[in-house]
Amino acid sequence: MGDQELPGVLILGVGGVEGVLENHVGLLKKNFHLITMKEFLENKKELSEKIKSIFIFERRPTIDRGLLESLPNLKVIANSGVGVDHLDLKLISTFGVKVTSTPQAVSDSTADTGMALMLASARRLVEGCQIAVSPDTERFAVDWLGVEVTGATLGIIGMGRIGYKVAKRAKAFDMKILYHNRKRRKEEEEQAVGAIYCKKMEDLLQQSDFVMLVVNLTPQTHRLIGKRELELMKPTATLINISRGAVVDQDALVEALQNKVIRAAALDVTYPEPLPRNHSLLKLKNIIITPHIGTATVQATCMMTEEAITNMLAVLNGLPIPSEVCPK
Ligand SMILES: O=C(O)[C@H](O)CO
Repeated sequence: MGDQELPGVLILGVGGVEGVLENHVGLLKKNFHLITMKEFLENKKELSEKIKSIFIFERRPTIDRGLLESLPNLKVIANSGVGVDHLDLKLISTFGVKVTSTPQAVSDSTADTGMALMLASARRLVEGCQIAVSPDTERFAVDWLGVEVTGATLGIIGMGRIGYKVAKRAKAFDMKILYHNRKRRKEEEEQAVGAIYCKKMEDLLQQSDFVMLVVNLTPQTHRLIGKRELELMKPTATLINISRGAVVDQDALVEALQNKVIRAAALDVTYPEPLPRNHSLLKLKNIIITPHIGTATVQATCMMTEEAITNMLAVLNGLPIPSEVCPK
């Protein structure tokens, strides 16, 4: 089949197809005729009917009514990654378009990121690096203590696929694991990682040395952690966020970190991303911020592309869809 006969996929991300890693382009090209947004906008008349799917491979592009109306044969929007808070699922479903995500591909790398942030914050690795290379050698390993992860209590808020993988890893650190989730896990799943269910999030917040946020961003989890929740945490506790920035009230977090209501925070996600350069969070010492790199590994990005391709082909061929996101 010639390239032009393959189903058209509109590629959305920074830099068009050039921004997609080389091996991903290869994988996509085997199955699809790739069309960038630039090409589409330059040649809407010819291309709009050809586009059957949209592949979102990075960042969070807006898919609005105008775009949906201009693609009469669109069947599927395949998102790389598991968070779909950037998509208006209800609007998309009114066009009869399916949305898919890549939960299999992202969970290990995101769980690893959570562990990395917890360890880095506990042992003050970023400050340590700065001191090790500083011209002020007087500061080398002086008066400078972190806290231990081993044996500490970890509270996981959101015990889906990623939260559970975090628990598995934390077990190897002999951590006491508490979790809060809408739905309690099966007893055998709890036992396998030694996790204890906290029906009330407040109980988890009061008892944990490290609180890790692993929830999806939904209206229910928007600003889930605010002033009240931060004040419930131990003054020695650390907040780690690997979900979405808007799950935390950032003004309340700034205040809590300034006033030592909690020890520290480690965030892979903020609101907005990136933070404006004059944002108060960037001025604090007891914080680590990484640029939303939860899934940024060679392996995870390859797997995301593969998973997205499988999803797109399933929709286009009328097969069961491995990772469909339900509109509600
Ligand atoms: O949603 C996800 O899986 C990650 O945040 C990557 O966007």
